[in-house]
Amino acid sequence: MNTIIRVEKLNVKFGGVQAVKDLSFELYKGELLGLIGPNGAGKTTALKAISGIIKPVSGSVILDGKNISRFSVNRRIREGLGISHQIVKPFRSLLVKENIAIALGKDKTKSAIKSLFYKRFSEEYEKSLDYLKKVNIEQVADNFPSNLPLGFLKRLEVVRALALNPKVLLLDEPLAGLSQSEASKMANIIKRINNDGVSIILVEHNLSEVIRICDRLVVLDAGAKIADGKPMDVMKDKKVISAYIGDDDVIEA
Ligand SMILES: Nc1ncnc2c1ncn2[C@@H]1O[C@H](COP(=O)(O)OP(=O)(O)OP(=O)(O)O)[C@@H](O)[C@H]1O
Repeated sequence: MNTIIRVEKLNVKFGGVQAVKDLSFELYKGELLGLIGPNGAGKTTALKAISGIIKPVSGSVILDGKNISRFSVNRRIREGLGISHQIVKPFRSLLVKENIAIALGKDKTKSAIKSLFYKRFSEEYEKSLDYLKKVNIEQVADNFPSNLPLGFLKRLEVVRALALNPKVLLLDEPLAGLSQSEASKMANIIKRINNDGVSIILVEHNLSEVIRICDRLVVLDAGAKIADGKPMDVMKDKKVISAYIGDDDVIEA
């Protein structure tokens, strides 16, 4: 299997707290990988270190054979990372379709905002509808994000990252805050994006959906990797069970 991202011995500290400890794992091309673990396990920190938002103490991130560890967030995006945040961050003064058009037209001008007024941008507006259809929100293309419910904003956040045509999509809790029925629809959308050929690292708490859609899981506890494998095998692992429910509650078979 071809590796698209290799994380090597990543260490992140916040003062005295070691949030990520010697973390190494791979994402294979075309794979949907779930990065899971209990609260405070270091999932978001690991994702932020991969995307360059947080500077690790040590370790490397190799994207498609290139060491991007010293690159800025913007450079990593240009190299092929698409980043979707847990807290949605659309441009609130722009229409939904304009939010996508900016991402689609990123190579046309140096400034993302200026690119909106670029003469040839009508092409991107049209294309933005195709992208909105991928996450089933084309009906709100002409709305402002502030008028939309969270479920739509979560989809917009994902498709904004997808519009950058990334080699790898990093998704931080795209199901958080959604009802189970909305979460399930969102999980189906993520699976469909992956089936279209996009490699994905998914940080998510909703275990039933993660187990349903992911090809493989990497489990963190207290910053360190404690399991890596197929979802059903990983969820039977004693270390994983104990990380989620505590040692005292694990009953020996
Ligand atoms: N900016 C920060 N400053 C100090 N400590 C932080 C910071 N961000 C995270 N931490 C600490 O690092 C550890 C890992 O946090 P992180 O948010 O990465 O975990 P997580 O697995 O994503 O948790 P959750 O599932 O609750 O979002 C925690 O102990 C957290 O308190």
